[in-house]
Amino acid sequence: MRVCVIGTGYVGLVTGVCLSHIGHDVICVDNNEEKVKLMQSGQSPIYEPGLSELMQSSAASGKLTFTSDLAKGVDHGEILFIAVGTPPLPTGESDTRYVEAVARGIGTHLKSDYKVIVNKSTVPIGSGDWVRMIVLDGATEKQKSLVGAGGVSTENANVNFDVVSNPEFLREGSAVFDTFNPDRIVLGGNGEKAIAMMQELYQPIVNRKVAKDKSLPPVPVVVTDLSSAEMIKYAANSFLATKISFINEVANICDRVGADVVQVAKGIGLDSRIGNKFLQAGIGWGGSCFPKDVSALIHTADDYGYEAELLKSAVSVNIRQRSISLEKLQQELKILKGKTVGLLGLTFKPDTDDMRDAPALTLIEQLNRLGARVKAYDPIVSQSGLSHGLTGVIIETDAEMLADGCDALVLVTDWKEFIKLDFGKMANQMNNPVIIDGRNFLDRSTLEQAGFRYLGIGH
Ligand SMILES: NC(=O)c1ccc[n+]([C@@H]2O[C@H](COP(=O)([O-])OP(=O)(O)OC[C@H]3O[C@@H](n4cnc5c(N)ncnc54)[C@H](O)[C@@H]3O)[C@@H](O)[C@H]2O)c1
Ligand SMILES: O=c1ccn([C@@H]2O[C@H](COP(=O)(O)OP(=O)(O)O[C@H]3O[C@H](CO)[C@@H](O)[C@H](O)[C@H]3O)[C@@H](O)[C@H]2O)c(=O)[nH]1
Repeated sequence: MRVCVIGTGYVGLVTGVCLSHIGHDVICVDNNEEKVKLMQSGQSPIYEPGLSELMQSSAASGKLTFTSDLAKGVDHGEILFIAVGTPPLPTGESDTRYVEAVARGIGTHLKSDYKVIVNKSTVPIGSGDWVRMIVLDGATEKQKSLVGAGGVSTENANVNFDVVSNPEFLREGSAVFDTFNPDRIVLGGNGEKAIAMMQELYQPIVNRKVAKDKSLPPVPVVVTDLSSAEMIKYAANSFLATKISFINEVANICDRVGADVVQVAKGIGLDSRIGNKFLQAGIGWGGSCFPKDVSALIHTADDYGYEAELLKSAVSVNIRQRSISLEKLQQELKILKGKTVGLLGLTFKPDTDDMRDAPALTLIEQLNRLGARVKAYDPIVSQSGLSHGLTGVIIETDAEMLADGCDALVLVTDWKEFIKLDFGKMANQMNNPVIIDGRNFLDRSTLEQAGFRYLGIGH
């Protein structure tokens, strides 16, 4: 099928690349010219395992192209994905201005052939109908401008399209895998033709043609109304964030009573009603999605006069959790002014270069405020030389240089390579070999044998 994906962030680029890999003819559109040039040259603007290789092979097969020309993309696609950002506003609600600009732009370029317009971005409940209205507005404005220009219009505003909500559930760091091996596909909308086209689009994925385990039964497809599809996205992220806040709260109680949250998580996770995923206690959830999506759902509830108390608590537990490693540093080092703290990891999770709402940012700010000197080593941020606009932190190029002269280390991101570090050597280079394991990721006895005092989170 002919597809146009508008917005080439994590979601848009991964969607475009994966759809082309399963045989669709994809044009990706972005209004960032530099990004488009980079992608046209075969390079991925984001670090995501497996993406570059797939992108290059799809581009070589001629099934994947990049442009900044929206008209070209709209003309090409039978299915048009809107995959631009919906960042949080200071009020917590979602900033839908980029979605609006794209919807209006699509409207101005629509002709009479039928299109499916897909909301892939995470958008507030009710956005499906709103996007329909904006697209129609765009089409009408175009029509008026043509008539107003005095010429006889050859185009008409009798556009023919349906809007579908198709929320995305991929995780950064495993985005390609998640796209080919989804737990479910959600399609919201009431246009039968549109839903049928979306089912055809995803057919190779549904039938496990590109799955890791091809013997699995087909991927469940949830076909529902627009609002329910939009709500599924917010509810899923809010549930997962709440689950982490729950285990973090249990970890804090474990710290006080002398229990081990890792054992507790194992013990409760074996109950199939609870499940063992998203029970890793630590320094709190971050990233580009959980914080903004939970806040947006709280905001929507507020708009309707409902106080989402549980969700508000999940957020406040998380805000407190962001300070837990600082509290532990203060217990160990007492005065932080003039001390040097080294952060192992900066990104909000491993296998990504994304720093959006990363717990490391909060910690750097808090340590700076208390007069500590902060250094950091992150396998991606350090090596790519990306500073991510970071201030108040010295970026080291390896873990041993990080340890040199430190009074304590904090493991912020659970990068796999940290397990293999030479902790004995690192301990020798430190003023005071203390490590706060903010993800309960390292092996306590290995660290203690290397000479470290080891503190986990409820562990
Ligand atoms: N990042 C994730 O892991 C993830 C997962 C699921 C859902 N989502 C949702 O998907 C959406 C996109 O997220 P993201 O992280 O990929 O976004 P992003 O901010 O990384 O990228 C957005 C892209 O859209 C482009 N853009 C903005 N305005 C445009 C316009 N008018 N025309 C063309 N391109 C335009 C930007 O240049 C940028 O490349 C958000 O709603 C997000 O909540 C994200
Ligand atoms: O047991 C856990 C699991 C995760 N985290 C933290 O939670 C945050 C989010 O992690 P994760 O969900 O793996 O990353 P994202 O890439 O943000 O993915 C989430 O957000 C995406 C954007 O909406 C959704 O598509 C995904 O389904 C959803 O998992 C990170 O800071 C993790 O460190 C924990 O602290 N403990």
